[in-house]
Amino acid sequence: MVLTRLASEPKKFQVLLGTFIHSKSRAELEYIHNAAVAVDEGGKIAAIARECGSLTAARDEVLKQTGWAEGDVDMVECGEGQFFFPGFIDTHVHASQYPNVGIFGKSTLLDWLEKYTFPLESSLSDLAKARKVYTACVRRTLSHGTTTATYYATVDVPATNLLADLCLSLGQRAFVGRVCMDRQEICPSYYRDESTEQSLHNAKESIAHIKKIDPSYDLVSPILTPRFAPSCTAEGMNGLSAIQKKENLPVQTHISENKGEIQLVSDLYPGSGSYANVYDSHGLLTPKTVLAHAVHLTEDEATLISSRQSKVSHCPCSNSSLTSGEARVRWMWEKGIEVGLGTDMSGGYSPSILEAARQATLTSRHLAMQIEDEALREKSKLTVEEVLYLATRGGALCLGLGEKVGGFEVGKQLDAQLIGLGCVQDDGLRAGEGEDAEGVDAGNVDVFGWESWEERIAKWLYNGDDRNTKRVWVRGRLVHSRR
Ligand SMILES: Nc1nc2[nH]cnc2c(=O)[nH]1
Ligand SMILES: [Zn+2]
Repeated sequence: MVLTRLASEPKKFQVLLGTFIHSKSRAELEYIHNAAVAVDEGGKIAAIARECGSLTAARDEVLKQTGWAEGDVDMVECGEGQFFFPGFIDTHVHASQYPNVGIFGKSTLLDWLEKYTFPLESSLSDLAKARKVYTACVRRTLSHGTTTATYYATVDVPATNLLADLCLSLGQRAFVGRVCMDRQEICPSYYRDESTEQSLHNAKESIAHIKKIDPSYDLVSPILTPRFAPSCTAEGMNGLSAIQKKENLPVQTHISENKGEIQLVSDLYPGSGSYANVYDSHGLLTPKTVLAHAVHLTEDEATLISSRQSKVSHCPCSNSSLTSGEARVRWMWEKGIEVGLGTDMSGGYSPSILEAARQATLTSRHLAMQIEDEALREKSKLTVEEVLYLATRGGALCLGLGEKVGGFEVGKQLDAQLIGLGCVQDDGLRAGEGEDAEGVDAGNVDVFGWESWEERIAKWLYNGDDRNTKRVWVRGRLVHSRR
């Protein structure tokens, strides 16, 4: 296997050589072989040479297109069983809950919040603890190929700001949200905003910090984060809406995750008509709003969300773990709603978007089993191609990053991962076994050589993990390497 190591002093330009796979559409992956992707000093894709017959020819072609001298370029060549894939996009993840992954017992949403979640989040006002948790979380998600994460932090401003600092220094593209919880009678006395005024003030403080560290929000952006309707007052949500309009910021919240939660919203907002209406009547259903879960939406709510061009983060791992239900991705697509994937750690037990994609296929199959008509049942199942679209381009569109990331196109930023699968030789051992650790360390994915590329991708989706994620780049910067 040939894999040129990046020099410790990176050169001005990079050229990635090998096979590139990305979503062409929801239904189709594109496989580009013998290709070269040229990345400029700003991390942008400057040129692409496709299907050149050999990697040497691809390299020569892309150097010709860019006019770059070979000596100014770091070459990264993928070896046998390897390919480049766009970085994953996690459209809903609670960095503050990372220590609790896997710890949920038999709880459901509302008791889980009380028992496991609020105590942990509250404890992160200890900045040393927050640093430890957030550093581990960002490093872990990067190691799973997550190049963009949409984070909930906590109500605490300094700890939220610290998460933003860490994303910037560790190189992860991120939306970082200070959690707003100003409804006194619902939120625990030990973990809430002191008042609505304080809540809005703190939201602005966090925005100001992020503006200071990344003025154009090139890598890290604030995101307004009313936790969910029950934890917020009407004035709080109206205030956030005013900030949203003034600053043109994204918004994230939860919607219709659990039946008890929906009943609580209806009790707290009598006459609102629906959960989605509560957000809409407080100005929070915008084209820049990402709604997590959306498990139990009604037809009218889906129509409303679609008409506002708000987006949905599908969190299948969480929805199964907390027994919330099964969100209907294809139904939302048919309504015209853009959908991405969320790990929703630690409602979901895994930091991996590959796992979320896998769980999305299984959730769709559980929904399919409830359909009598055979043709409709088959049609309703999500395919490998569709869930990998959700994990990349779908997520990018949800976050307003469709022009920037999600695939390999000239002008986009290089947010990518190098994936390596195990290549089984005639003796049944993997290529490189015994001499090259990287050849062996391909986790559960064994490729025998006769599989089509479509089959290799299916094997990666269903059996892959972070052992297959060899390298990760954000904006052209190498941010993770398994070496
Ligand atoms: N899954 C999930 N749902 C929520 N609803 C309100 N807060 C949360 C949370 O932290 N996780
Ligand atoms: Zn959540």
